[in-house]
Amino acid sequence: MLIIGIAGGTGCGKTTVVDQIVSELPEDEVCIISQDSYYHDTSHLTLDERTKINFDHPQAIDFELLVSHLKELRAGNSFEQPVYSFIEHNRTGETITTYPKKVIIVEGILILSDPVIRDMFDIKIFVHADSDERLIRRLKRDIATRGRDLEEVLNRYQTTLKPMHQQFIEPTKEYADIIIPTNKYNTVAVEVIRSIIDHKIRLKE
Ligand SMILES: Nc1ncnc2c1ncn2[C@@H]1O[C@H](COP(=O)(O)OP(=O)(O)O)[C@@H](O)[C@H]1O
Ligand SMILES: O=c1ccn([C@@H]2O[C@H](COP(=O)(O)O)[C@@H](O)[C@H]2O)c(=O)[nH]1
Repeated sequence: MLIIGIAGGTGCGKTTVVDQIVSELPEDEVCIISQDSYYHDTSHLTLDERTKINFDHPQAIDFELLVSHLKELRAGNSFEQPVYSFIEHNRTGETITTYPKKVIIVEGILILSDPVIRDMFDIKIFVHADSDERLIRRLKRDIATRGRDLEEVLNRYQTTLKPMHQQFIEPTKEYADIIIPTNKYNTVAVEVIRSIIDHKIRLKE
């Protein structure tokens, strides 16, 4: 089993890079775990209270649960991955059964910030796009798919996204084995990572 961690600031293109990496891998050989599934359950709060949470701080994430799930996979067991709703700012109550596969990809803004999880990765990747690019992408995406408006995204960017990025996300670049520049689509880097995955899988077989 090869466990790969892919971090990087919001809107840098993590999900896009993961989709590109897995597009040529057989479906039964790879599983994807999103850090978003591990935001703490906040069912005890009202929607209004949940919108005020700082979702870019490490304390917003249930890293313990994520570690325990990765350990289940390493032991050859499946687990139930929570499904998260960005509209509700909460877990939906549904889960997806996630099975151990040859390649496990864990992606999220803060996944290189936790030392225990970091140690579980065979390959650590940081996806980099400039902050203006990321803000533009985040604006477009959040308005189109996450039920936000211009005012809300810009306000969150200034109050939490930018300071949390500088304090907790950008510094984790130093732990990365590979940094992928994604100011534009980077098919060469994706090819390189795919061949590293192939090589490592063959070594482990
Ligand atoms: N290299 C790129 N160039 C232009 N747009 C991109 C690029 N990578 C991703 N996007 C777009 O930016 C938005 C955010 O990308 P996404 O992969 O969801 O980022 P992340 O998962 O890091 O938040 C999406 O709408 C996606 O289509
Ligand atoms: O309820 C929520 C939870 C998180 N967010 C924002 O999502 C991004 C992380 O997701 P990416 O796909 O990496 O962009 C993070 O910056 C949080 O601010 C949210 O808006 N609502």
